[in-house]
Amino acid sequence: MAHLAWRLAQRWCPSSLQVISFPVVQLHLNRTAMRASQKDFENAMNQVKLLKKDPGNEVKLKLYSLYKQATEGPCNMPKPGVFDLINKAKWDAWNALGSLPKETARQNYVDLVSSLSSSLESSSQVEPGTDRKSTGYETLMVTSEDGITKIMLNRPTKKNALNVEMYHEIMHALKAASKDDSAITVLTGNGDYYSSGNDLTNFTDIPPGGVEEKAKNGAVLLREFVGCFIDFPKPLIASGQCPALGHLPSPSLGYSIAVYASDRATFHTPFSHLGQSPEGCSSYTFPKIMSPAKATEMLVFGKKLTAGEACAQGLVTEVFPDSTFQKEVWTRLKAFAKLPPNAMRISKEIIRNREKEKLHAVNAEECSVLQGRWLSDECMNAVVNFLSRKSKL
Ligand SMILES: CCCCC/C=C/C(=O)SCCNC(=O)CCNC(=O)[C@H](O)C(C)(C)COP(=O)(O)OP(=O)(O)OC[C@H]1O[C@@H](n2cnc3c(N)ncnc32)[C@H](O)[C@@H]1OP(=O)(O)O
Repeated sequence: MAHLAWRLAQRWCPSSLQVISFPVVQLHLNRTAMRASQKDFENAMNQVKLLKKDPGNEVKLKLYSLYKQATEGPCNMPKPGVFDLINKAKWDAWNALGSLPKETARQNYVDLVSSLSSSLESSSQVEPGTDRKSTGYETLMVTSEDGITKIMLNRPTKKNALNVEMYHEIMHALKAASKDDSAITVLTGNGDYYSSGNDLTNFTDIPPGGVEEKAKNGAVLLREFVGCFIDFPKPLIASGQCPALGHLPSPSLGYSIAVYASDRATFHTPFSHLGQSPEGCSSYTFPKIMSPAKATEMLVFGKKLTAGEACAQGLVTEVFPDSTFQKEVWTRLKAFAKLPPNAMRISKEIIRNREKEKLHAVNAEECSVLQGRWLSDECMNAVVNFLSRKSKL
């Protein structure tokens, strides 16, 4: 069924499985339909082409719907099937405008583009462009100072969801950190989410080999990604001031020397909600750390834990008040970084090495099970519901 859904989506709209793109909005321009504000409307469309930053799918849908309303009037298309994700989202957006007059839609389009141009221009000034350039990463900010390499997930507008590029960049940053001069490595997130887990749009970019190839590639990527955490030789600390969702918490919690959380943080592994199954070796490490019964609540029923609960269960090392979190954590980290690095590395090795082989085997098994899950109706429906904005966690 899931295969069918993807195939149907591909057949009906070959471009629909990519992000909604500006050209879709512009190519459908019906110039004859424009009257009074034609010049403004045309200018606005040109401005859209010049935007330097992607305004997000929600805004693109709004632009699309206003454009269609302005040029064609109320929605006159048959409703696409539920699995035709992108066309369905576009139809919903257009249809939601009801009988809005063409002139009003045209004006709203012009206003939206104008507000967009100014807000994206000003926000681009505070984007961490310099950091990105100086580190060479697009999705991370990596700094090294005082014996500490800090890897910060840096897609705050997407709640630090892990797109394919971020998976690769984290692996690269971990490999570099394992060889640099630092004594310890810290993993953290920029913005109000430590991470929202796997970027669910990863599921929409289908390669020529179809959905089976996509699932296979995903399993290979995940196995390699988790493998990097298993093999990471230095002390690794996860420092989370905000909610953490999905699988990033699993590897980082399972293999970190320490997890520091603010009292605002939460920990959530909603695998079943998404039709998926545990990964990051959590099926093995969580029952050992927490107890099988508590791990079942978290991994099977998707129970969200507060930082205090996670600490009581042994998943978190220490919880700090949100207001003093950074100060307290960094005081500790700086002190740890002054300890003899080789002693720390060897101590970590002796703690972890006994488990290494087992962890790699668990990782392989979890990825293979997940490969099957990604082809299931349950997973497909969950992704469809999120992408069509019907559900959030
Ligand atoms: C290699 C494959 C590994 C597979 C194994 C991995 C498993 C997992 O990771 S399971 C966890 C997957 N994550 C989710 O299901 C989270 C989905 N996101 C949400 O439920 C919500 O976004 C939220 C609760 C995290 C935050 O809600 P809210 O504060 O209301 O913020 P928005 O929903 O408006 O989010 C802002 C912006 O970010 C986009 N976004 C957030 N999370 C994801 C995500 N996981 N994937 C893709 N996109 C995400 C969201 O769509 C918004 O985008 P725009 O509309 O373009 O602004």
